[in-house]
Amino acid sequence: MRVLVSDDLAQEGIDILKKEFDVDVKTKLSEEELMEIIPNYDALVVRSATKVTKNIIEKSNLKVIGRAGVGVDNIDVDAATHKGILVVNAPEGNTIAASEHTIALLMSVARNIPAAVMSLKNKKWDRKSFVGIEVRGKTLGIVGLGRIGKDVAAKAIGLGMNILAYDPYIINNTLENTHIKVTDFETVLKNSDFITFHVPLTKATYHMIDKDQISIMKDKVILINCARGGIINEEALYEALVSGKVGACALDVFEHEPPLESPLIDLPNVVATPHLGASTAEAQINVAIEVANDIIRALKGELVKNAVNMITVRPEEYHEIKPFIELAEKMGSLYTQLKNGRISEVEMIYSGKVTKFDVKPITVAAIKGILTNMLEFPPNLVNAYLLAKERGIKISEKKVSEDQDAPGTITLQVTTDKGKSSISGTVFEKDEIRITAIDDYKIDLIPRGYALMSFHKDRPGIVGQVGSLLGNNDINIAYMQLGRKSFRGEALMVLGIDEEVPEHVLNEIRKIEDVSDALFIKF
Ligand SMILES: NC(=O)C1=CN([C@@H]2O[C@H](COP(=O)(O)OP(=O)(O)OC[C@H]3O[C@@H](n4cnc5c(N)ncnc54)[C@H](O)[C@@H]3O)[C@@H](O)[C@H]2O)C=CC1
Ligand SMILES: O=C(O)CCC(=O)C(=O)O
Repeated sequence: MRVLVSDDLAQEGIDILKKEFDVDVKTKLSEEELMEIIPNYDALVVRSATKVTKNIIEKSNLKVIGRAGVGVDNIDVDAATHKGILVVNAPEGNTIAASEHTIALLMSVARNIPAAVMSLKNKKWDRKSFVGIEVRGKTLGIVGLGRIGKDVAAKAIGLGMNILAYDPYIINNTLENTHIKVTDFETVLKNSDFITFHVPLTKATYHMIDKDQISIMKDKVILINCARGGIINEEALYEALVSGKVGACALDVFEHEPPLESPLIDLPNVVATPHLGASTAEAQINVAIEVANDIIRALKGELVKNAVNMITVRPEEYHEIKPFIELAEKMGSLYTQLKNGRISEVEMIYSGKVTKFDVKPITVAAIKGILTNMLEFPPNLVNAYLLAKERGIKISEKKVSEDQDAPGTITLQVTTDKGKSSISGTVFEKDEIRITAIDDYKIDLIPRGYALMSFHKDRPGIVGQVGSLLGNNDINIAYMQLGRKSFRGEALMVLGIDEEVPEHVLNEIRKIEDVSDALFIKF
């Protein structure tokens, strides 16, 4: 397999990749150059310089894109998901580097360090122009209280600052650090002397700081952005810095990088660094190793640690949940081999010991199984959910009887324009998977290899006739299962078989009196 590294990646990561795959390092490629070579690679590794656009993704045969860092805003994740390409990042390796850089910027602005250094280097001994402010006792507003935001808070508390934070996705009482006051956005903006941003760049955070937000901030507030350009509207910021409403600001990131034409960097009250938040020797080694290991896992089909666009399984649950994932996919595949009709709804019903897990990956596996027989290009666990939603299929799941001593059971219930039907399955001891019911028929089917299913009226002779037909065509029967709704009523016969059943044999079976249908199933 071939891996392309298209940004500067620490050698430690490249060495790990080279042990397993052919690795090319080609940096500073234009979109056109990348589009030309990308079809030759199975994996692409980037930092923030390469923009992985929809055009590049559509041209590629990639299985995985790895981001050696946190932010994936330089990757068109939607396009990757659509194409079933897994995106992984390395979210932990540069937390400390980014939070230390934030504190360095905060202190630089508070004490005018960059300007004072420049002044002395220009052979001036000017002490009056660079009188700073102390941070102790001041309020630091933190927008985004994730890994970096929390670490910045801990460091700022060490400096004697008071912390106000805004993050709509965290629950206050889950914070270990009781010195952090989590509040609403407006309260943070109105009451902070310094405000620092640690949110990802998303539709919701793009220009979350604009004229209106700046207008409610304290006069001479100091802003720090070590997260992403685009979070603060640079035009509004420029005006506020010129008017003095914003006293000063420190920027590590810009909406367009490099920002060499930006008027912001020429302002005396702006400290700016060229996206150095993650640029420490330690962080670069950490993220390179973190992403390389996930690329290897992804290309070997193993469980990855840091999936951005796929529901993942907790490593400690992986071995227990794996047979349910396999069973669900087989149930989904069996459904579309047995039934037809326009699917409007899929409901997954879980009971017994499977209910202790987050069952989302199992639901996605069932959807993948269903779609596999419906689409030209087989879906995978990355894009199955999205493809189903795009087809207007409503997906839901529920947990019933949560008795952990009962075997884990899954029921797949599908609603189509022709009605409702269901398939149930169970995982027994030693991870044995079984299909236990199809609609009202109770069966005990091992979903592996091939099966022949025939629907007929329960009467003597049919089993023998089907068996003879298969025998005459040299098709060996491994086992047989019979399910019937009532004595001499509708019945289902399931035959485990060792060879494929050709269409002409199926047609002959269908012609047997009282047989309503016969289907060849591949698991
Ligand atoms: N300057 C640099 O070199 C670096 C920049 N970064 C940037 O820092 C960002 C944060 O990194 P981490 O803390 O590791 O990520 P994280 O995912 O641990 O934390 C992000 C936090 O932002 C919160 N959030 C999301 N939307 C929000 C909104 N609309 N309002 C308020 N909070 C919101 C989330 O709930 C989460 O707690 C990254 O997305 C990346 O863009 C990260 C590393 C280095
Ligand atoms: O790769 C870099 O140096 C930038 C890191 C970064 O911005 C991130 O991890 O989000």
